[in-house]
Amino acid sequence: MKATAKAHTNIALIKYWGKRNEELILPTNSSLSITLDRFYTETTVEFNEQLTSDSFYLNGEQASEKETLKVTKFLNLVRELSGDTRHATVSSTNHVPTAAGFASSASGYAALAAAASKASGLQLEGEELSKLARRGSGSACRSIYGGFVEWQKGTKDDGSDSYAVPILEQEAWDLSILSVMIESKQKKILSREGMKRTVETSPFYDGWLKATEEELQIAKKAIEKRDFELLGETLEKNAFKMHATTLGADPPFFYWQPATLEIIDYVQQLRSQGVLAYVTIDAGPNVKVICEPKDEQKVYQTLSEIDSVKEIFVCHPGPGISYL
Ligand SMILES: O=C(O)C[C@@](O)(CF)CCOP(=O)(O)OP(=O)(O)O
Repeated sequence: MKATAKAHTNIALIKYWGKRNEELILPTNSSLSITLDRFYTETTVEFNEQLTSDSFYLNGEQASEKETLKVTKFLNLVRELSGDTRHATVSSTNHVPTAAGFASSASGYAALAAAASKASGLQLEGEELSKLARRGSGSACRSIYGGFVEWQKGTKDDGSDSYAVPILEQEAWDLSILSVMIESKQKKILSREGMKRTVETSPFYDGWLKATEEELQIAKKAIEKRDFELLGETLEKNAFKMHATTLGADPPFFYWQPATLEIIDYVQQLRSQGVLAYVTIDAGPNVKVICEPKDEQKVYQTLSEIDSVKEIFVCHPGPGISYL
């Protein structure tokens, strides 16, 4: 059986930052994201009894052994669930500037989960599909849905209640998310390693957990009321607190570069001029600036003036999983 699925990337407004279970990828806190329209992954999975092992092609090239192993580990979960023991050929095309280190793991694993589930005859959807995607990468569980999405952390040890739920579909509230890419040569500490070290060693981590639960509730209220100023203030505070935890880790680390701070400064200047723009930052130096569509042009132009800004991708809320 063969199936192709398309999944879009998502940007966390309330961050997932820490696991309570590494193997099952269970988070310490709930998170909230917005799925983007512009960046997505298309993945085809074909199970075939002639194959003696899985093969994985990424953007038309045979992937490395390391990447292929990750896909096999994930397909083993699908084989366990479906009872289908056949190997598969997987081919993924990322319409995400991965070179820029955009978290294509979210759209990648969401598309893989959907295509593999369909090709193996499991036909998972909703919570069950979200839980399968979560086993590939935590943030992937949110890309099953479009628009605003909450990943409920759950409390059960087996993860049966840790999955994403849709909060508001993409057509209901249009926002502009400007993904600002800067030059970056710094060796990236992957989010998986970064959050592990933080959970294990940062004295600021408990403060994070307390604050993020509160900020999640405020963000959900803001979305319900379409209160952009409250949402913006909350998401920016949340991102800064997440990054503050890494400074307390042992050894300390941080993702920001001088250009990151420069962008933050420009955005604060915009706010002092009455333009509602806010920043969020993930496990890297790139900044996402969020504003209302009416201010998009002004924000875009302002950010374009910054020398260290390499490129700006303008995104809007996007759709959940689809099958081609
Ligand atoms: O997306 C967010 O909520 C915030 C972050 O992007 C970091 F800022 C974390 C993403 O972590 P992910 O790559 O999903 O980790 P995995 O479960 O170890 O694969």
